[in-house]
Amino acid sequence: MQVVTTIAGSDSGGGAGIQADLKTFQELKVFGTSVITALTAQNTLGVSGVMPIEASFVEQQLQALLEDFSISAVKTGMLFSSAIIQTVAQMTANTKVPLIVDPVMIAKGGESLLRQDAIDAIINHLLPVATIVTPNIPEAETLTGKEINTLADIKEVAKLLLQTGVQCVIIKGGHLADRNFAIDYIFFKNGQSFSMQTPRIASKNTHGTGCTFSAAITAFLGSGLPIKEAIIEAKKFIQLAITYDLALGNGHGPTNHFAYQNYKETCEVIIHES
Ligand SMILES: Nc1ncnc2c1ncn2[C@@H]1O[C@H](COP(=O)(O)OP(=O)(O)O)[C@@H](O)[C@H]1O
Ligand SMILES: Cc1ncc(COP(=O)(O)O)c(N)n1
Repeated sequence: MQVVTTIAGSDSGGGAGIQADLKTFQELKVFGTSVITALTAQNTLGVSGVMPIEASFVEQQLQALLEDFSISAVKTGMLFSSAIIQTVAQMTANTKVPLIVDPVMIAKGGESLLRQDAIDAIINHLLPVATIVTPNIPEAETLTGKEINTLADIKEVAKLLLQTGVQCVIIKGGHLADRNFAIDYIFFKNGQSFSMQTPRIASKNTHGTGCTFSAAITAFLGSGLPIKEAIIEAKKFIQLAITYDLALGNGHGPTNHFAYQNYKETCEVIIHES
């Protein structure tokens, strides 16, 4: 049994954060462990409170896992503070385990999940030791200070992010203007790149999509899939999770983590190599 770890915030509403990650790991048949960086009081309507955990206790949680398990992949989500980011970067750098960084900044409702001073820490400490980073368009803009309007902008921003040392950049196009497709752009350090396209689903139930997508990449990589296959299978996982939503809550509801196992043969992802 492969063991994987999520380092993220708790979402009491169960659709994002640690809860989304562990559900994804379970569905993809890897053993999930977790390091909690913050508690959020949250539901499908928004975040009503955030209680960060001390960086030293984040360290203690991760240390406990590293001392006992052979971990095959690690992901990060909400990290909240520069102190937590630096702790996680130092500790994961020594492990040589694939590290997937979802640079979570704000919740769908607009509440901040990352302190402003922590952006520099992501660039200077975390990305140099990361395998994959998965920003959406606003996150990629914040990390690089560049505005993104066109595909040329996406390529330029990916190049800047690759300069930090991260091996693969996935820029998620969910926030782009295209009404028909959800297209993600993937760039590797060796110059290779490709895009993945699926039909855009008109749904308000997209709470935790970024968490779930990056958790699925982590599970597939941790299970031994090559990086490109892991990314494509994760795109199927999130596409099906949005398609077969559960209609829970009164706001932006969670996605359906059960859908992939039932419908994976039915999901087509269009790949364009470049
Ligand atoms: N409405 C949607 N329909 C289909 N796929 C979506 C939709 N929204 C997001 N996705 C996909 O879900 C994954 C996670 O996206 P997310 O982090 O929410 O990014 P974004 O903020 O760009 O939507 C990406 O693969 C993205 O393309
Ligand atoms: C604890 C926690 N982590 C992450 C998110 C981001 O969620 P989304 O993937 O919808 O942007 C969240 N709302 N709460």
